[in-house]
Amino acid sequence: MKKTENQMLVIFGASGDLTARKLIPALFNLYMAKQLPENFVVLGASRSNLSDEDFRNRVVFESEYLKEKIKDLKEDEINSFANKIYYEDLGGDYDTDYAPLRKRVEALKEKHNTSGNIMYYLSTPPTLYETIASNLADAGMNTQNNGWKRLIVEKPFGYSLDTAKELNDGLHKYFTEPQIYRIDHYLGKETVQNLLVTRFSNSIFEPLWNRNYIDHVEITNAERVGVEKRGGYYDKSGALRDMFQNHLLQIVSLVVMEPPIGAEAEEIRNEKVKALKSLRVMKDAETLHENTIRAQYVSSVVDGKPVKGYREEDGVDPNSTTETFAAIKFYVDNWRWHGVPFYVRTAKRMPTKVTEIVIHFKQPHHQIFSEAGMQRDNKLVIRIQPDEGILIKFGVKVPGQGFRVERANLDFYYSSLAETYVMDAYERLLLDAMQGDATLYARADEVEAAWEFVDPILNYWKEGKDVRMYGYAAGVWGPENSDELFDGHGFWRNPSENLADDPGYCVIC
Ligand SMILES: NC(=O)C1=CN([C@@H]2O[C@H](COP(=O)(O)OP(=O)(O)OC[C@H]3O[C@@H](n4cnc5c(N)ncnc54)[C@H](OP(=O)(O)O)[C@@H]3O)[C@@H](O)[C@H]2O)C=CC1
Ligand SMILES: O=C1O[C@H](COP(=O)(O)O)[C@@H](O)[C@H](O)[C@H]1O
Repeated sequence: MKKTENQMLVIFGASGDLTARKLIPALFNLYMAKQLPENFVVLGASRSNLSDEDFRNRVVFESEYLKEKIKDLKEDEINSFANKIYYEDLGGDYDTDYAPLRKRVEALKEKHNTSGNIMYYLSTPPTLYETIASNLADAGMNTQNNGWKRLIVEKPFGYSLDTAKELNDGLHKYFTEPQIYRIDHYLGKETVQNLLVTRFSNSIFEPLWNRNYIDHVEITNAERVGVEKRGGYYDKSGALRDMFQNHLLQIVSLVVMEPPIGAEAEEIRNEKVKALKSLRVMKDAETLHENTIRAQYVSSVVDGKPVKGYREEDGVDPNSTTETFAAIKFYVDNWRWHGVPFYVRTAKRMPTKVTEIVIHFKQPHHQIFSEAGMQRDNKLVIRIQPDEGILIKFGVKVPGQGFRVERANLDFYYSSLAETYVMDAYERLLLDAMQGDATLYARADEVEAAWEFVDPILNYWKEGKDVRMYGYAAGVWGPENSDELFDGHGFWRNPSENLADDPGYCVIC
């Protein structure tokens, strides 16, 4: 087990949603699981005028996100967690002299004996990231002579390739790359990490994991919810920036990558970068037109209740051309994947919340059981969420005369490992950063490689001639034409809530 050294966590933007909803609950769980170091303090910092007590009330005692967790605890147990939490008012601006902040950090360090190890968490709008890093440097708070200094950065990592490079260059002026931890919460999901284990700790999958046996790869990320209260943010982002550039391309990189020589952070990250760089960038309008589909949800009725269309959501421009559905077909230019199409879609307001990877294997070259009627491809379904698990679909003989073939399932469910406590993604990632393990964090070149692929699609959608914005009713699997991407060579799997259900096209012949 890795050691977690004594340290302090300074959160910038601590008055915001992420701190209350994700960070403090993750720290609380780590505290309850006795995973926090003995000497540990959280210092929230932002422009809001709050006292330590106000902040503790907000993120602990009155927090809707901790309510259930603390309701049966003894008072001193809750207090001993809350007493680790402090707040520093930055005085109205993040671009200010951090000398008072430094003084507070020093005082807390003395009081709690946390050592000089400090993790800075940037949980503000990204426009402030460089400003904060620069002010930390001006106050001498990035120097590592009296303990390590790390910087956790929240997505989005840029808005385009150029802005991502600017952000990376801006942060590199004050922090070295090994000090920077770019968080992608999908990498914190157990099932995403299990992709590495499935591929590289078994000898039954890897020999088939290539163009000789795989026909195509399909990845779906769907949410039932719409943009909720984040219309203002989302309208400037859209599905491609919000989910595809980061979470989904991270998943793609784990599917595509070559076996790393070891499990160290750099060994894995080197292979992921190579994988992302091998995605074929779509350059001309015709290719972009044929291989990308965007759409927005329109007003409709779901379960008897009216649901607003995207353009009617709070904070969204009524003439918005921001996509809430994106489906992309692409190829990977390397020896392993030559000619294998990848189909990836992400959307809000789908029938169910699901993220899954489907590996479609090729049909046997020579069919000897010719009774027609069923798809004969084998499928490996890796369910990231919910009903997490792995499913293999294969053909079996129907008892009786002749050779009738039916599809059967071999399945594994994470829930069958119920005794093992599964950490929430933020818990796992925070603990990793506290221990200096960057394996599950995105490196600068990974982020830039992902943008290299995404940028031309965004530019085409913004400036291309006659680019269609399709509509889809909330509660359906996107616009009707989204199967056209498959060009007659299949269609999207219809993922239901349960992993094993395959209502899409499971036919018994
Ligand atoms: N919330 C989420 O689920 C997720 C968030 N993120 C990212 O994490 C970061 C934080 O998210 P979240 O907490 O939701 O963000 P918020 O919008 O809640 O902002 C966090 C804090 O930053 C300060 N702030 C907000 N806007 C401005 C501004 N224009 N100028 C200066 N300060 C400002 C505010 O604090 P004060 O005014 O007190 O200084 C606010 O409480 C963002 O980069 C977001 O993209 C990423 C994934 C998910
Ligand atoms: O990063 C984001 O992720 C969430 C979906 O995360 P999940 O863990 O619930 O799958 C998404 O709703 C949000 O728009 C996006 O910013």
